[in-house]
Amino acid sequence: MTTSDTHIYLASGSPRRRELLQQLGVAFERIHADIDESVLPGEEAIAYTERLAAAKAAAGWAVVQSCGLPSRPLLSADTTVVQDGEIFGKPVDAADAARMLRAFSGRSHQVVTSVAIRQDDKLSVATCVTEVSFRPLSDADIERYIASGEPFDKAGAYGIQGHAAVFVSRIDGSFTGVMGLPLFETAALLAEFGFTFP
Ligand SMILES: Cc1cn([C@H]2C[C@H](O)[C@@H](COP(=O)(O)OP(=O)(O)OP(=O)(O)O)O2)c(=O)[nH]c1=O
Repeated sequence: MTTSDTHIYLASGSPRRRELLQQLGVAFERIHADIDESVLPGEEAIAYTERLAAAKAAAGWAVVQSCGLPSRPLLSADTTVVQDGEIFGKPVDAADAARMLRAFSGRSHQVVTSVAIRQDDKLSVATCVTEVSFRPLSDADIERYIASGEPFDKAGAYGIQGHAAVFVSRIDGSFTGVMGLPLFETAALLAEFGFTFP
């Protein structure tokens, strides 16, 4: 099987994930599946993103089954930011975004992304952790960035692929993982389901 003669299901509403999957040359059909994204008490970041990626895959697979769609691999993912054990999800408002960006100013944090692929009873999950360092941010930097609107649908209130690139002094890990879909790990998972790359 090659990537050109088949496609997968994508249980994700993220435009970044769609764009990154296109970079792999994998065709996909979008599946809508919603889950509760609350963090469990005491849950660590990797356990959290792995649980959510698998839950999104399970919810997506239930839709595939209930609609009587053919069996194909279904991909989902979850990204979160962690610093000193604290999990930073998507900001709820501008004040929350400012709190997150102040925490990251002049320091490093980790971005954790888990990818899950589900087909029938088979589930595979891979996780990628990337260390990201920010230069010190002034109040004016933070205000201007929030006014751009970019932080609001993103874990940790920033997009490395957008204007926040100027804040990032160093990364150690996967750029595509920070964006929400680590392509190295995703290709390896898809290979388990019969895909070949490039
Ligand atoms: C840190 C960071 C996060 N993000 C994004 C990636 C994810 O889309 C988002 C984290 O939210 P997620 O809950 O992982 O994903 P989502 O709600 O956007 O999409 P879905 O659950 O439908 O797949 O933050 C960036 O785009 N750039 C970055 O630099």
